[in-house]
Amino acid sequence: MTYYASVIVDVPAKQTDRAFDYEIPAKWHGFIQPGMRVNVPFGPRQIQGFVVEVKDNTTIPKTRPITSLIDIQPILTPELMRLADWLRDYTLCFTISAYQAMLPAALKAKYEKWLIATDLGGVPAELQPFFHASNRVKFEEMAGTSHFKTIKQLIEEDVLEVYYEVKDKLSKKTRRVMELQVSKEALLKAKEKISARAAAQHKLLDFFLETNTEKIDKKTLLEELQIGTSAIGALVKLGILKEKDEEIYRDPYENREFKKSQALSLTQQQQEAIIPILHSIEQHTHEAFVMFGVTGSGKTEVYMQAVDAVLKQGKEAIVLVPEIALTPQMVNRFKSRFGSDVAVMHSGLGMGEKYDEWRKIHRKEVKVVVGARSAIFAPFENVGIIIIDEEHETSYKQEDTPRYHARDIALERGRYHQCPVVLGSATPTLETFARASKGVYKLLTMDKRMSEQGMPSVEIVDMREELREGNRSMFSRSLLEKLQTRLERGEQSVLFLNKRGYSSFVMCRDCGYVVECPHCDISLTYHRSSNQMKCHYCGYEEPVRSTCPSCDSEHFRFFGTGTQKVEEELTKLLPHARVIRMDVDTTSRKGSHEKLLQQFGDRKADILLGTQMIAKGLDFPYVTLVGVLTADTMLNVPDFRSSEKTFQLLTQVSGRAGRHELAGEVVVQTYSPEHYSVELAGTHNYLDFYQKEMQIRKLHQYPPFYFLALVTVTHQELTKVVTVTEKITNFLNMQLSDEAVILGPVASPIARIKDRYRYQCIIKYKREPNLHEALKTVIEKYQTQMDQEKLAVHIDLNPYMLM
Ligand SMILES: Nc1ncnc2c1ncn2[C@@H]1O[C@H](COP(=O)(O)OP(=O)(O)OP(=O)(O)O)[C@@H](O)[C@H]1O
Ligand SMILES: [Zn+2]
Ligand SMILES: [Zn+2]
Repeated sequence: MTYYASVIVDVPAKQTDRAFDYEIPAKWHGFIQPGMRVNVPFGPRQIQGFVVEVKDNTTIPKTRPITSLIDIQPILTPELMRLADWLRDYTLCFTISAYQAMLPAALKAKYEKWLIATDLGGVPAELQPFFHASNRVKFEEMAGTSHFKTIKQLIEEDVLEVYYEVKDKLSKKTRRVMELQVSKEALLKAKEKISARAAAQHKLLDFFLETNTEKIDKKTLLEELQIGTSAIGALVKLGILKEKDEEIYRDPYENREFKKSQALSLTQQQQEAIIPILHSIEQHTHEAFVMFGVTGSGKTEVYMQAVDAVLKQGKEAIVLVPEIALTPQMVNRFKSRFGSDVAVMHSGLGMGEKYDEWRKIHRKEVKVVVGARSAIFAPFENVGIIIIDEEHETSYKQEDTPRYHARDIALERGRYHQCPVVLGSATPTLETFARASKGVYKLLTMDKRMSEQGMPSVEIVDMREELREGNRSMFSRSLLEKLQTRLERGEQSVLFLNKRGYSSFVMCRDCGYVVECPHCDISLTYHRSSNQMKCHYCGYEEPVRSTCPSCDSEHFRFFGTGTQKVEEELTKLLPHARVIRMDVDTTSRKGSHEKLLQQFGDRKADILLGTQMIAKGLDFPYVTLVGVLTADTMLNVPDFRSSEKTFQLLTQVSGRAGRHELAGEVVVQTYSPEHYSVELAGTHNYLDFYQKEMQIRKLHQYPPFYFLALVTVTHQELTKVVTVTEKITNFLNMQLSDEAVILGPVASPIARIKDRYRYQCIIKYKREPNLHEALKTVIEKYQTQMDQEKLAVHIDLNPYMLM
């Protein structure tokens, strides 16, 4: 019987977005399964592919065989493969892109080709030296030699085998261990048989008899017993011990001890929130919950107790946390409660470390994963709960193909596993809260803080007023005074500088000239450490100039407030304050982020100064003051969500103050004190903000009243970009109903990146059954041009970045 494998090849293109049939060589019958990767011939090339089906017939008259195996067990579960199909239809990506998105980067790394001698004796003498007394040689080493013909022949004769090795397999760390193969009785018997003169062997036997050790590191064993390897070899020959390589995981939390934490007894509100979740867990039903709990209301404790219930059922849990909040504090909480059952996945880990964490999940060695966005694809097969903390965070949306939102994946997986999905936040997105109001999601409210003190009081300071009264500093008088009081009382403060949508750019005070990137339509950012101007989009750099290139004025200097500058001023104003600065510069080294927070937690500093990095998830008992230096920088970004983002951020930052016994205070400095998102964040009034913002969204036809789709076209030539975008817009106009609003073609807010012009068209719609088909047609139509002329057409259904 001949068996065939349907394979999705690694060529992300329309024409190849389907399975191709390959013959399975007899030696792999019964071995190849869906979810495994193989190398297959494709035209003149060898490429990677995913097996999606194994069958005993094909309609293809002439199939070629699979060349080699990459995996020896499936790396995608049947559920994930099904999910990939859904993802393809839902985001209009290619199946292969969906598969790739589900795997850790290490598995996508380059692989190495090896020639392996299946029979070293059969290798001719002139080739022997290449093998350096092993049975393998790198293909590249041989490829350039005159022996190529011989090699080819040897491959045909099966003396040599080609083997593709994924690079990271080499970086997998192993240790040599000795494993006991027999019972204690057998050990005693061996002691009788083995000559007394073989003292080392007796030492070994005694060791295993006395210590109950089943398995031990070889090196440790040799050192411990002070014996040579020959004794071990002798016992291996007798079948008493077995020598083998065992994987060691590079556990990033290896040297840390976690004090075991016990479940706290829940408050009334926590109790009320957890009951419906536990109900859904017990009943094995899928339900989506919105846990709307103010900052410091104890959401994490509810998550952990729900996870605990799931583990007791023998099931697994996925907990998503935004990258930025994946702080040691959050990780510690889960590690302390669930110990070695937890895998942690975030971008701070090296590729190898991430791979190790993924493998623990894949091998079912852990039951809980706490991770950033991509952890939603954890290859668990028995999921009992999915939790998304800080569900409003935009980092849950992937801005690259496949352009998915982790929330949607969570809901899809929740339906598959018939388990609850919990979306937690003090400031849910309007989309989520609107669904909760309609009863699509179940709303769980926790409006009380754990601490007696309740929500911190917020003072909004008008910085224009400060300036009018002669204060030119970046600190208002009120904030400075309050900082001083904290220093006197030995309490701590957090100072937050909103960097997003804001940068330190260089501008001429006389003519207004701003230094821009020559390749992207965006201003260059000033970097003090290197005294260079840098482009954040393409990496272009140039030295800082002292005069304006446009008018020669010397009033040419940089604007914007960097954390460094704040720190300098702070040390001038409060020379005795101990300040910890947290920004990209001070946290780029591995582990430094964590070290700084630890120092602050140990009260080795009075003030923690930082950017977005410190806005979330921090829970320090002695923080009684939070200062927001510039509350409104984000309000000026051209994005319909800017008010929502400002409200969320202000609420989250304020939430760091007064979380325990001591009462908290917040000072918000702003140039737009009358803006409703600043005002309502000041009174902790989410519901009013929600109402107000909903009216505005309705008026301007934005989500959640309308859906959005964004088509972006990029190319080196402006005329090409404009014509193509125009054609696409016209086409969509014809295909869609009159209710759809099509905006465009217009230049994208960032009109050029890396010398490529960017145009876009935005579609606002309520119900457009034709939309997906129409967009697919658009991609198909431009596929050839996309391949040949490097034209790019990106489609984002439900975009979060309109830039
Ligand atoms: N039932 C409880 N009894 C006593 N303390 C609790 C209880 N639940 C939570 N806490 C404590 O209350 C504090 C605040 O809780 P937590 O950090 O979970 O709040 P949160 O809702 O996640 O806040 P945020 O949204 O700001 O991150 C923590 O120190 C936590 O240990
Ligand atoms: Zn000038
Ligand atoms: Zn640039």
